[in-house]
Amino acid sequence: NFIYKFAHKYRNLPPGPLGVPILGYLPFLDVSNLGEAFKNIAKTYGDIFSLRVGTEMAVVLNSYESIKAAFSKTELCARPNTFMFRFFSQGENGIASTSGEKWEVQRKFTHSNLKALGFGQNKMESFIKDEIHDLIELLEEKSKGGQPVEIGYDINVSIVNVIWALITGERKPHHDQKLRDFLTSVNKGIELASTSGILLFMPFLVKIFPESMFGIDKMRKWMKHSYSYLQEVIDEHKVNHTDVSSNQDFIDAFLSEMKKDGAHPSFNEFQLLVLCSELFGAGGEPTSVTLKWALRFLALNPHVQAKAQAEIQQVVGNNRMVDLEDRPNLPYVQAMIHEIIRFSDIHPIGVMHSPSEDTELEGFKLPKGTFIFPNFHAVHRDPRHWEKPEELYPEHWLDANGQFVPNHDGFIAFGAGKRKCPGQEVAQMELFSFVANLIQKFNFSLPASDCGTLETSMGCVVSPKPYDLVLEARY
Ligand code: HEM
Repeated sequence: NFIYKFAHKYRNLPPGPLGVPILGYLPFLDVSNLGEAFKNIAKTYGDIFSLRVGTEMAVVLNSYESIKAAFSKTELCARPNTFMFRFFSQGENGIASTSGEKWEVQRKFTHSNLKALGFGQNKMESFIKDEIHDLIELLEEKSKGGQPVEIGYDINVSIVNVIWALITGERKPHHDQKLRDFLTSVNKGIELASTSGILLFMPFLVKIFPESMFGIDKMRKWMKHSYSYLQEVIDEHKVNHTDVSSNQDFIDAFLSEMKKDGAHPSFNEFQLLVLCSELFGAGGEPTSVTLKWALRFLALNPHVQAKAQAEIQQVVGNNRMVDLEDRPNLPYVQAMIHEIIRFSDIHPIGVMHSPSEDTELEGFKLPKGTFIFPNFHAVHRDPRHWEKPEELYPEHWLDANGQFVPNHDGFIAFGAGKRKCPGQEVAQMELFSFVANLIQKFNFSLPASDCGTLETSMGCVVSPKPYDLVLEARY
């Protein structure tokens, strides 16, 4: 009976390699580079294949078309019900790990408010510009004397501070101890999360071994720390936010929604706490890591850097900062930012989805609960979409007249369909402002001791190994 049920459930799965009992195909996978490992398997089994990883059945989508087709279906936009997803969403809170009605309601609210706060008010741009101004001053000071400097941490503080401003309505000075403590707790949580990845594929281990073996006790501690800090800020907003018609920031907007007659029950304080914490993790880390890649790529590709600087010089000059309004007049800079996002490949296997019910995709069956991995790495390096997939080539994004073409088949960095990143506009706005203004002010290069490899550090997102930069002020 068990064999019959098993065979029925997995009948008509996409083809794929066989593994061994308990571990499935896991021992044969290069887990440090799953995007590339999956891309190679796709050469044998096709763009949609299945394999067992540990005790879990997974389906990997390796083409732009299959990912778009899959994620346009609501049934394929749920998250799997795993220990780690439940852990991070504190049950079923926030949006990044939740599914169903609550996810839809909260996601819609988050997306529209991020957009409104990001674009609807000039305040957001002025926050970003103040942040860049302070960062430039700090870097000028740090790089005096021409010594190579490590600027990863400063970038991290700046980006988190912009998200801090979006959520809380105020910007903190870089040296603010509370901001630094908060950042430490967020970063520690992210760092530990990546060490517990094995639980995804072998969830039974957590029932056999103590939690401390997977760093869960420490993660709990750091999460508690960042929650208590955020709770303080929410409490201040509760006291000060009396006018529900004027929302200055994300917390205000959420508190106003909570007070509305007939508000969805998911608008409660604990949801707000988890959601804010998620926005720091899901928003801060990928954006600051992309910025770290950006400066490394530009140092390695001085011709791209020089071309973007020349465009900025011609359109903006050096008497004022580059504004978001300059975007239409800076096609090469825009193309370069998009190309940096494609090439940095920070989420090589995307973020996992799972069918909420048995679903069909291109003639294959995807059983409820299966892990679905969208292989962004394969798509971003797919010669069917990119003329020079292995190079940083901003021309991918320019038409024959040198005009920027924002939509490019094969660009999937923010996902696709109903679960697409709700922070895409904010991220693109930040990356444009930071990169354009930094290269307006400095030339970036690598010290002679750096041999220019693209070594990565594994984490929740793939970041460059910490590196030093040589900064030369341009004026
Ligand atoms: C370069 C920067 C960024 C990249 C590459 C990126 C990429 C992604 C990707 C690939 C996903 C998963 C989509 C899916 O499940 O199919 C995602 C989800 C998400 N991102 Fe971003 N993101 C970035 C910046 C941001 C920012 C700035 C914010 C917020 C301020 C943000 C908030 C979120 C949230 C809340 C989710 C979960 C959405 C859901 O599950 O419905 N992200 N992002």
